[in-house]
Amino acid sequence: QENLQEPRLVSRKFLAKPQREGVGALVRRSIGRFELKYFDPFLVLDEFSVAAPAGFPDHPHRGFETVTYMLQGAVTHEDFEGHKGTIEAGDLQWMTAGRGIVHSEMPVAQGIQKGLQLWINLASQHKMVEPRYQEMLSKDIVEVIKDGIMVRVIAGEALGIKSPIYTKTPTMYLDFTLKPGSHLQQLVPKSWNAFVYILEGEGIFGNKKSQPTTSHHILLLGSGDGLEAWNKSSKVLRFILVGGEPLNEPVVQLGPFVMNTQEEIDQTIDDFENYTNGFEKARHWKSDSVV
Ligand SMILES: Nc1ccc(F)c(C(=O)c2c[nH]c3ncc(Cl)cc23)c1F
Ligand SMILES: [Fe+3]
Repeated sequence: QENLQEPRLVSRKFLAKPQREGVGALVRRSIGRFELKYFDPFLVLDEFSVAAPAGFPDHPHRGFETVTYMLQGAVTHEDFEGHKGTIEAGDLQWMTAGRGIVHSEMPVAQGIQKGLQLWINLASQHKMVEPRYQEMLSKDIVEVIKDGIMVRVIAGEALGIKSPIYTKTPTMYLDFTLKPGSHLQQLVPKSWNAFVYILEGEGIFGNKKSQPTTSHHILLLGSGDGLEAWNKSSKVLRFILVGGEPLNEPVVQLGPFVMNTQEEIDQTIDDFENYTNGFEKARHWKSDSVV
């Protein structure tokens, strides 16, 4: 446990409400909604829930990374290179789309599949890198338990444990579960933008006199050296703490294409329509999910 010199206070707070996305899927979008279009380097945070036959059929990405973290059920992803895999509850997929990916992300079993998808922007010099995946099975994600706090270290470092995930844009992604009565102090690099997204229960963040916050809320954290949180309720509190180094670059976004200038977006549309500069394999590819 750290002793924070200057705990970050909550600067903004939003309730993420369900909206339609994909084909028949629902997402609670916290970052990426009109009041919070961009929280540098984060473009989107979706808490998704989807049941077959709904899902996210064939779609492209260019210029950023997606981090899919399954909370319940499973999603099968399949891309135009022939990569195919299933992300089960507790598993994680870190996809660097770079110059271009076309893939589908569809629920596997019956029933509601839930998870989080975070979109992390890439610096201009990395936007056209070759696509790559880093997948972590639930059993490989390091969990640390201390003083009533359990943390799953997805990216970055907590309680002395470092994740093996290599993030192009320096990022921390920690999944905390606090037992009733526990108190957390977690360092966050001072220059990074950081937020909390609550998944379960209610917690007090930043100022210990503030009102508890409940699930589906995002809390943007102001300046300081870390996060302080308390669970003063009788139930378990679960939330993610995500931080990233701001890129401080212009963002021009058209849905799943995120570049730095309008010309680069025009070029991206041209590449996607003419199957060039990384979209070559999209010409003859359709996922199995396309009926
Ligand atoms: N229409 C559209 C356009 C572009 C997209 F990238 C997507 C898309 O794939 C998703 C957007 N939120 C998500 N949450 C979780 C998962 Cl598994 C997928 C998505 C999509 F649906
Ligand atoms: Fe996708």
